[in-house]
Amino acid sequence: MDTSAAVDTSAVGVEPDQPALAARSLYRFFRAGDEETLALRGVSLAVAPGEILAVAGPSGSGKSTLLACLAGTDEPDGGTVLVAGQRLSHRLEAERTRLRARLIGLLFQSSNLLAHLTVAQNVQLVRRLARGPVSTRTEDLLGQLGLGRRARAYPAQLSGGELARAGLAVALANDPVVLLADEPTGELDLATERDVLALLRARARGGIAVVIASHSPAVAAAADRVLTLTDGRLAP
Ligand SMILES: Nc1ncnc2c1ncn2[C@@H]1O[C@H](COP(=O)(O)OP(=O)(O)OP(=O)(O)O)[C@@H](O)[C@H]1O
Repeated sequence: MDTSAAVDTSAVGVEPDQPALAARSLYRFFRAGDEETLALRGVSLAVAPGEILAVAGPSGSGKSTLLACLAGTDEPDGGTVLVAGQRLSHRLEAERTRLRARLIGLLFQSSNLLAHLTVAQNVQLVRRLARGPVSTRTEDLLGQLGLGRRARAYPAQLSGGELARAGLAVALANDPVVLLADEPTGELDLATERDVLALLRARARGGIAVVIASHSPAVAAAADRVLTLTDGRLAP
C-alpha cells in the first residue's frame, strides 16, 4: 500500500522520505552456560510513517528479541536502530529510556497498566515521562478509544476488551512515532482483536508506524506488509 499520500509525516516529527523506524543488520546472541543462541542474525528493515508491518515466525524465531531491540529495552550485539532518524542503539540505558519515552509506544499481550492507577492516571503518567509536547488531551485519547466513561476505572474493573483498549491508550499516550506491539491480541477474542486492529489502523492513518509481532492470521491480514522471521533471519 502507498501510505505516503495519506500521511502527514510532520505530525509525527519524521522528515519526508525518512523511515519512522529503521534497523540495519541487527545481531543478538545469548549465552547460557556452554550454549549460545543466535537470536537475530543480520535483521534489516524499514517502516514508513503510517505503515503497519507484521512480523510473523514460529516460536523461538526471534520476534520478541527483535521488538526489544527496536524498542531499546535490549541492546543488539551488532547493528543499528534508528527512530525518526535518531540512533537508539549503542547508547547509555538512560538515554535509550529517554528516547523511548518520547518516541516509542509499547503494547504487550499482558496489560501495560499499573494496577493502582486509574486508566486516566496511567495515561497521564506516560505523558509526564515523555517530557515533551503531547498534542492529544487525555480525555480526547480515551474518547477516541471508546473509554470516555472508564477514565476513572482501575484496571481490575475493566472488561477484557476495555483493558485491551486501555493498554492501547497507554501505548499511544506519548504521541509516539512508532508503536511496537508484541503479540498484542494473543489473549483477545476475535471481536476484540478486530477492534484493536481497527484502532491501530486508524492511528496509522495519523502517521504512526506500527510493528506487530504476532502469529495471528488476523494481524497478518490487517497489516500492509508481513515479514517472517526464521531462526533469526527475515524473509518477505
Ligand atoms: N534472555 C535470553 N537468554 C537466553 N536465550 C534467550 C533469551 N531471550 C531469548 N532467547 C532465545 O532466543 C531465541 C529467540 O527468542 P524469542 O523470545 O525472541 O522468540 P519468539 O519468536 O518471540 O518466540 P515466541 O513466539 O515463543 O514468543 C530463542 O531460542 C530463545 O530461547
